Amino acid sequence: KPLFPRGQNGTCTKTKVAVLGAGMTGIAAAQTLHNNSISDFIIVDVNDYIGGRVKHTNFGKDANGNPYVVELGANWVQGLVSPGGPENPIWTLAQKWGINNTYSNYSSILTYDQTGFVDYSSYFDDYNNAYSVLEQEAGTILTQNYQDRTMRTGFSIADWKPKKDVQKQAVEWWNFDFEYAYSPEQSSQTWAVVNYNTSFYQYSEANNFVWDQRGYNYFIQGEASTFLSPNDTRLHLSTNVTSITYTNNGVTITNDDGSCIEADYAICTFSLGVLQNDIVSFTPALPAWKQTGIEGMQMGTYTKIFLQFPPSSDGTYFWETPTADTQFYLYADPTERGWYPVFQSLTAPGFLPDSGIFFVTVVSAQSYRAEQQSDDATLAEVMAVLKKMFGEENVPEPIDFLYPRWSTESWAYGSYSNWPPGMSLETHQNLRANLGRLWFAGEATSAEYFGFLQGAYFEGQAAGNTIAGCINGNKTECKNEASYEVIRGCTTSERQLTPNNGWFVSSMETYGF
Ligand SMILES: Cc1cc2nc3c(=O)[nH]c(=O)nc-3n(C[C@H](O)[C@H](O)[C@H](O)COP(=O)(O)OP(=O)(O)OC[C@H]3O[C@@H](n4cnc5c(N)ncnc54)[C@H](O)[C@@H]3O)c2cc1C
Repeated sequence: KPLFPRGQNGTCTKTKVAVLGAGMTGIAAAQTLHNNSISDFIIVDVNDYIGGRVKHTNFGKDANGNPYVVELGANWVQGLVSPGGPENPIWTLAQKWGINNTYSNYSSILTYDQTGFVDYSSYFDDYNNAYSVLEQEAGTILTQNYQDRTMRTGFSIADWKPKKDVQKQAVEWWNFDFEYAYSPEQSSQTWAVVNYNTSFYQYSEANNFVWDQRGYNYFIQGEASTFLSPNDTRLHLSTNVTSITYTNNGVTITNDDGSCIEADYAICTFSLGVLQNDIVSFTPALPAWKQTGIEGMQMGTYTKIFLQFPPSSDGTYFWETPTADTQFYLYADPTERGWYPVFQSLTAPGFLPDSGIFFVTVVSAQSYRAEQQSDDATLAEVMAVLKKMFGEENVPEPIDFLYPRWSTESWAYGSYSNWPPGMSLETHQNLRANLGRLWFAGEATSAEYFGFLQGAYFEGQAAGNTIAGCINGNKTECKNEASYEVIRGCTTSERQLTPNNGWFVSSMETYGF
């Protein structure tokens, strides 16, 4: 049942600000407007709940037959607070709303391959040693304006070369792909490190896992309830935006039920995946510079696959031998990197001990595969891996099985964004930049916290503040975002297309065609 039912409006409704999307960004933006004494806004979302990619579902059942609640989307508070220093606003809000969460102990991990338990945990140190070289170099690249490169290049230079060793690959996946939803080949060295540092060095290195049975989005709904009344007519849920017309004077939004909104300003918080898949039509068509920003950033997919198992006769679960305390189980597949690599126990102390819930995460190509195939096909693959890890005879049939399809979800088209190698800050800024009275905000528009809830939160606030400034006549706040018509590719002062640099035949000329 929606927290706030949708208002009835068959005709164009007029408002000062249309906030498109009721996820973290949209709610942060609307709250900022409210805090700046602007109450004339409308929030629109295709879903029937507040929270967007902070989404939960019922799964399995407890001893009384009641379902558990598991998070399909965001699950952790990532980076908490540094002593006497800045605090992650998501951590502040999670505490404010009493969100149940437990420290994820990333050292509580056992390592496996196709023969079962094999201790290759010494590779964790090797990875970390290489990473500390790589992160220093990322700082040099950024501050000296050197050319960006892939994480893979950075790792190889730091002498981390896992290509011939599947166990090392599993360790790398656990440390890298599990966070960025992309491989080191597909990620920028500079910006992966920026992204890590701004959350985990600025706040803290802790990731706290949310297992609140009200759902993680309880805190977003809570924040919404501080400025929206129950049944608030400014909240239009279950409303699918199909087109946006923008000018320097206003924005018109049309929905698939024929209703429309005429707004002085609008903030589009739709995911990067939605923008990339042409779900919404823009009039006039998006300029080329805007498209470079939208298509330049990349949208990752991260899929959690949930299983609930029955306990053994002694009341324990098969992964709890020798101890129920372990939180993570890493699997190195002999042939496929990232093949059902990280299992997570929700029966570990501090989570949902009696739940029997064990889940595995895949990303990127393995996500697309799993999300395209049937539940049965995926279940068979997961079960085959579990039997290799824990022994054929020890793994019973699960009682329940479920996973979302983020890559094909029409209101998200992916999970969260990642910075590809070589993309400049200016290209990214083109994703952020406004078009006339239409602003863009979301986790993906955050140069520092892309992928994280804090990115969504800060970007929502920023757009809200700018627009509030315009409405309230505050000239310092009210400004257009920078955008770049041309993005230069050369890191030297002039392009050196000469034989000195191995450039012998012009690729711009055709001979005999
Ligand atoms: C699987 C997964 C795991 C994650 N893990 C974490 C984590 O552990 N920690 C963390 O900090 N972050 C995590 N994230 C990222 C986090 O969820 C996002 O950064 C954040 O929720 C994005 O908020 P947003 O408001 O920018 O976008 P969204 O939440 O996507 O909000 C945009 C809203 O727009 C709506 N919308 C889209 N298209 C239309 C349309 N045409 N008409 C009307 N409405 C539309 C959508 O329904 C949605 O509600 C994860 C995300 C996923 C998917």
